[in-house]
Amino acid sequence: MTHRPTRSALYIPGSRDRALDKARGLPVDVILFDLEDAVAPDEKAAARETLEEALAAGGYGPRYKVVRINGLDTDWGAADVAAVAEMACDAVLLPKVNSAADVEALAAQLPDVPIWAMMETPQGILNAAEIAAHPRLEGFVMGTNDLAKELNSRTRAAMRVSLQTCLLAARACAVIAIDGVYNAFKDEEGLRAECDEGRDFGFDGKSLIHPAQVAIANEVFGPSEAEIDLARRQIAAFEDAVAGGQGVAVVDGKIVENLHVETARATLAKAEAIATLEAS
Ligand SMILES: CC(C)(COP(=O)(O)OP(=O)(O)OC[C@H]1O[C@@H](n2cnc3c(N)ncnc32)[C@H](O)[C@@H]1OP(=O)(O)O)[C@@H](O)C(=O)NCCC(=O)NCCSC(=O)C[C@H](O)C(=O)O
Ligand SMILES: [Mg+2]
Repeated sequence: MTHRPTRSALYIPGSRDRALDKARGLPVDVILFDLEDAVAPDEKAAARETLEEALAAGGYGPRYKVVRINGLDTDWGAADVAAVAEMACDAVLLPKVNSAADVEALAAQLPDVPIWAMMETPQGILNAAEIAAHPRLEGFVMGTNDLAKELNSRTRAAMRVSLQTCLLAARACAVIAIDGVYNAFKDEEGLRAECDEGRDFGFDGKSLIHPAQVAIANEVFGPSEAEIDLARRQIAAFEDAVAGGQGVAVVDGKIVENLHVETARATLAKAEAIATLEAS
């Protein structure tokens, strides 16, 4: 399945007019409009209205517009759901999802909007497969801050099992998988290293907290020129091999079989989708 590009997913506090406006000009693939943790309790109602107005005003172009609501068990969840039903958004992001029943509870209240799940609780990680399999589920976003708190873990390495469990579940169900945030938003080197690791794991993109992080995520999660060139050469070599009655080609000293060609075609499709997005 080919989704729209999701290399960079920037959280924007729903309460911050200036940030909501700035996002209209940022080269980000996904905007995570936040009504949850980035908004103080006293500002929740005002943030909902501010966000409604910003989305109604538009100007976000082809960016994937996802609204993170407060949990359904909070004082603000019901009003958020009612508001999202009227908002011009592409998906709703439910925090602290523990089970497929949590997704179903939201699905029952919001019939037509695709649902994304924050994966950030131990119970949620253990139930990742059933959550990903919910028919309305379209994306996972890792909540590594909440997860670190819940696990009492001090390093990202300690969260590897959780990250990869969610990735397995996402891949089994063709669900988008976005890695967690990198909190030290002025540390470019650290961000790049964490993006590289997330890309190596197989994530589709990185969730971000500051505009300065967008370019690095877009670069790391988009196919490089070298990857595009290799993909083209693999496809051409394999087609030649097939025409010559062979099932295997060799490129740069490595075998190329049908499955590698599928990956190569996916790389080119992704590069094309990114080029289309960036041209619009
Ligand atoms: C981290 C920040 C508080 C820093 O804000 P600030 O000090 O204002 O940064 P700058 O002065 O460098 O800002 C420069 C300009 O960029 C705009 N800006 C800043 N952040 C954003 C943003 N996220 N989106 C759009 N625009 C942004 C500023 O308005 C400045 O613009 P201008 O004035 O026109 O020059 C701040 O970046 C911030 O609040 N970030 C978001 C924090 C957030 O969303 N947190 C919640 C999500 S993380 C999470 O919950 C993950 C998960 O649940 C888990 O458990 O892990
Ligand atoms: Mg969280």
